[in-house]
Amino acid sequence: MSTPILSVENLSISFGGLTVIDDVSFIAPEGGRVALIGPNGAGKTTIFNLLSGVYRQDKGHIRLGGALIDDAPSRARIGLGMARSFQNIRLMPHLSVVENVMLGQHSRADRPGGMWAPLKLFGRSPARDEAEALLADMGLGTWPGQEVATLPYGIRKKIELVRALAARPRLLLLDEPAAGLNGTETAELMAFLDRIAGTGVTLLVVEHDMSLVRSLCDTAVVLNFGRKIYDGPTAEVQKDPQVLEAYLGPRHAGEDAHVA
Ligand SMILES: Nc1ncnc2c1ncn2[C@@H]1O[C@H](COP(=O)(O)OP(=O)(O)OP(=O)(O)O)[C@@H](O)[C@H]1O
Repeated sequence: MSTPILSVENLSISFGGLTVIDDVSFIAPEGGRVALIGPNGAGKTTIFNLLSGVYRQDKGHIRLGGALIDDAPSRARIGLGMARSFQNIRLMPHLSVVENVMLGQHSRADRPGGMWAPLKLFGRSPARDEAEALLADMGLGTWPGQEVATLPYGIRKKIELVRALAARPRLLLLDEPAAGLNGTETAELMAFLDRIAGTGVTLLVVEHDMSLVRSLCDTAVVLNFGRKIYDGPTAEVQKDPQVLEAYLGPRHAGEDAHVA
């Protein structure tokens, strides 16, 4: 088997004596689509914060493409191929679409125009050409010069993802990508994520909506109180007794209930 793009090995972290992540291990295979799910407070965001270097684990290791990144700062992790998109949009609203995408190129060692090239937001530059080409490739070539604040929410979500792609990630961490979207926008975003996954980028997705999880992801890792309780196909997750118990309580385990 080839080296997984992400390998999480026996990860633990405590805050003020409370163990929030407890000996969690899982992998994301190159090109895979893995969901990270669990009830509120299970530790999903904490795992993302550990992966992206916001927190340092007390125990365990994280490997990206086989390389240990335990001590790599957040910015270095982006340079090594990890990108993260947040629940709330973090674009610069008063910059244009293409300028926002150019900001995403910043952490790359092979920046268009050269590593030390200043960020040139005005006039033509290799960076601008590349950002425009990426937007066009992803079907968003219509508004490169338009101020982001003037665009609909669903489009801004997609632009944020293109900005993450500008860093040329191998692994994309997505935190509730469909939060705040209506049904139509969600369907469009799912198709967009499919397109991103089709380029070979591995997806690790925190998402509450199980129908989205099933349509987007092949496998799921389920956390409860900081421990891993399931790691397997998304098609089977809603039948797993431990998962049902985590979401619904012991009384309901064994029922064919809706995990959401
Ligand atoms: N910096 C911190 N200091 C103290 N406790 C923390 C910190 N970060 C997270 N926690 C605690 O860790 C636990 C897991 O939180 P986390 O946000 O990772 O869960 P989650 O699965 O993402 O939840 P949700 O689905 O509600 O977003 C919670 O009890 C939370 O209060």
